[in-house]
Amino acid sequence: MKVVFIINEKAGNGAAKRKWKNLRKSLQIPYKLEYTEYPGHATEIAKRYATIATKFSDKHLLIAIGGDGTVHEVVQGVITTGEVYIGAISAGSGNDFGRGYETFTEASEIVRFTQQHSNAKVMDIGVLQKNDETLYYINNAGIGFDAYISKISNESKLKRYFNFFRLGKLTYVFFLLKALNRFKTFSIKVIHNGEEQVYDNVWLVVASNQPYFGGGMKISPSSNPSDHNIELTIIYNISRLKLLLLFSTVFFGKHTGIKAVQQYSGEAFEVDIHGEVIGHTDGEFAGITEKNQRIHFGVMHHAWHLARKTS
Ligand SMILES: Nc1ncnc2c1ncn2[C@@H]1O[C@H](COP(=O)(O)OP(=O)(O)OP(=O)(O)O)[C@@H](O)[C@H]1O
Repeated sequence: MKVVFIINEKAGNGAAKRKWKNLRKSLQIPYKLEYTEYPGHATEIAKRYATIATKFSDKHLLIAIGGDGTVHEVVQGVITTGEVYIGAISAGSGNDFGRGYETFTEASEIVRFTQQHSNAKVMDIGVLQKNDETLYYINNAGIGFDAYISKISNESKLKRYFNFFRLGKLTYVFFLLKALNRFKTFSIKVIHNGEEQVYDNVWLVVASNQPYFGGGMKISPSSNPSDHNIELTIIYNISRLKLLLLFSTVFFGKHTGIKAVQQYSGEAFEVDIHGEVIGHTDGEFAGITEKNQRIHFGVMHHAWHLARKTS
């Protein structure tokens, strides 16, 4: 099995660089090294190796060292490629992937996987379709307040300072407070199993493939990235103050019984968004909806293979 490390040195304000430096000291197997140079590069790198793996029926293990954005990009490059396993070493600011999926921490775990990879797991990937565009998410895709928070956080230099002081987990909370006064709620219609339901004063609608978002908030406690379902969470009709209190309960997954929170589970949802609202997939900007836009949230089964520690 060929091993390739894909490193985003910018992730976690240098955390990826530090982790790689430590890891390579005890790595006694041949490997290739690729550094990402710009957004989207990790997908190109992963695609290149996926093509080689398929053409020569040659198994590859691609290990992403970075945050959620880096793993998101690597997985995009290998969807439905049977010969490729994806592993990750969490080194970002939020690291929700590392909470919802098994990741590697030690070189010995990676070496063991290359010797015996029966522990690999087939994973689903979330699908978001609007107009002719299809986007994929490993963690979640959201429209509304969480996308707005991700956007202002990704654009701000302050994110780097939080990471520098090892306060990456607080980034989301800080920008959540900043976004609270500025964000305008919107209306949606959810169509699921032939039934329609309208929600007004919506803060966010998020489709989850795994439980965590926003750097450790357990927004969708029952989500499982290999159960062939996604969960839709809608937060609506709630004052700013109560929303703030609600978010503090989300860290512990205790928000699900609250009246302002609606959750669905299923394979597919159509959501009509009324308003020009910002969206994200795995915390990366995914466009702004048109005034009346239908979004399809779904799930693709058997989309990629997760490399895990061998027990
Ligand atoms: N050399 C580079 N320069 C600038 N941006 C890069 C480079 N390489 C990758 N990127 C981009 O950096 C973005 C952020 O990376 P990533 O999400 O892995 O780290 P993070 O933001 O620190 O962590 P998290 O998403 O877990 O909060 C990715 O979306 C990726 O496209």
